[in-house]
Amino acid sequence: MSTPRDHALSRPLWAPTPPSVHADGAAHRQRWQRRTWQLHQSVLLSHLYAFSLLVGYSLAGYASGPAVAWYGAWVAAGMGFITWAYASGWCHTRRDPGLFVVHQAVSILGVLGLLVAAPQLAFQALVMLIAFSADGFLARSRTSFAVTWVLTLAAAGCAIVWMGPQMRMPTTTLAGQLLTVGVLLGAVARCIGLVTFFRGMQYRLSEALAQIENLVRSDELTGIANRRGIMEVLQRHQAQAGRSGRPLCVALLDVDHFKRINDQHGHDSGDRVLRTLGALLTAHTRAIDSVGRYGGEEFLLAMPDTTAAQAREALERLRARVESTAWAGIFPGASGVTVTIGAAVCQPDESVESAIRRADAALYEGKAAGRNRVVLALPQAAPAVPAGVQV
Ligand SMILES: Nc1nc2c(ncn2[C@@H]2O[C@H](COP(=O)(O)OP(=O)(O)OP(=O)(O)O)[C@@H](O)[C@H]2O)c(=O)[nH]1
Repeated sequence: MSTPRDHALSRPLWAPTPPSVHADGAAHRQRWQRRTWQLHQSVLLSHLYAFSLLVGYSLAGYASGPAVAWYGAWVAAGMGFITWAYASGWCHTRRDPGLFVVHQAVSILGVLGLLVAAPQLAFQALVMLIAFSADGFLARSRTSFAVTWVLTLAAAGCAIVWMGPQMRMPTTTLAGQLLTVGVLLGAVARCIGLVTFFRGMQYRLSEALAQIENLVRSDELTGIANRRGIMEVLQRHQAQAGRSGRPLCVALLDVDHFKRINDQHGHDSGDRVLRTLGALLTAHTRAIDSVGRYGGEEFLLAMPDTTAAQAREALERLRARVESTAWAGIFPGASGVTVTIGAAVCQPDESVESAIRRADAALYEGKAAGRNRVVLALPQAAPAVPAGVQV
């Protein structure tokens, strides 16, 4: 079976971008395009800054006016095209390195052209060249990113071999010195700007990830842990109980005749019962206990450090609290809500799944016995000893 990655690799470089595999592809694309546009704006700003410094050099007599004008015209035309490509969304319909090649050509050829026209600014041009290589962050693929740096290093190497002997800083006048400091500061500001941009994105991404992790483990209706969330907590409690040797109790709580509540009072009333139970169980269990919605109208409680006798007492209290809740104030026409609870104390070396199975069996025993009660499962029977084996 071919994966999306295989498909991407087999497509020609200039093929249109395939539709996003994300559930909400449009939102993802919009976010991605907004970030690319912001990054492009910072690139535009740095080109504008570089050009204004060159105008300064020209006014101070370090570069000829026509050379600077040619550089300006080249960069303005290239950047104008790239800005159109981003603003119109055209670039987002193509794969790398399409537009990216244009982008790099504008910067690298522009700076190399400047070297020819104004060799006395070789040092400054080199700094600009290296600073512009940060445009590689606009690349959409690792290959394009790597190509940027290879091209930049090659261009910088050529510039050094070619212009090396003439490379000196124009320090004869204060204006020349200040402009050179401006070039260096511009390069530093560009690096700081990019790092800040990506740190900001990294922060937002990690925040979004935390939200997603939270969503994956919580139940939308009740706000408590969902099955995945409570099972993870239970696994952790069980590992801890295994190390400490302290008893861990697992309880399953099921609403009695919940279907009847839904049928007689509506699904919305059923939902209110579930929400109220989620809040009630959280409020009336210890801080070390964990509560989750195990499924439908069933809740799971993980009660660490709890013996069978303590579990029975605490769960009986919970059951009575549910029964005595003023349900009429929660959904109109309520005549009462009760729950049946089955519990099991996790045996040493017993898996949580096995303890849940025993709690479930106890729950169904409680249902069969008339509901609205707490039933504790008997300890797991020791494995039968095969005939002939001495113990
Ligand atoms: N309102 C609401 N109902 C749900 C939800 N999830 C499951 N249910 C309903 O819960 C009901 C469970 O019914 P049954 O499994 O027959 O259990 P019961 O009526 O509680 O009967 P006993 O457990 O034997 O007392 C079904 O009607 C489901 O549709 C939910 O999120 N909201």
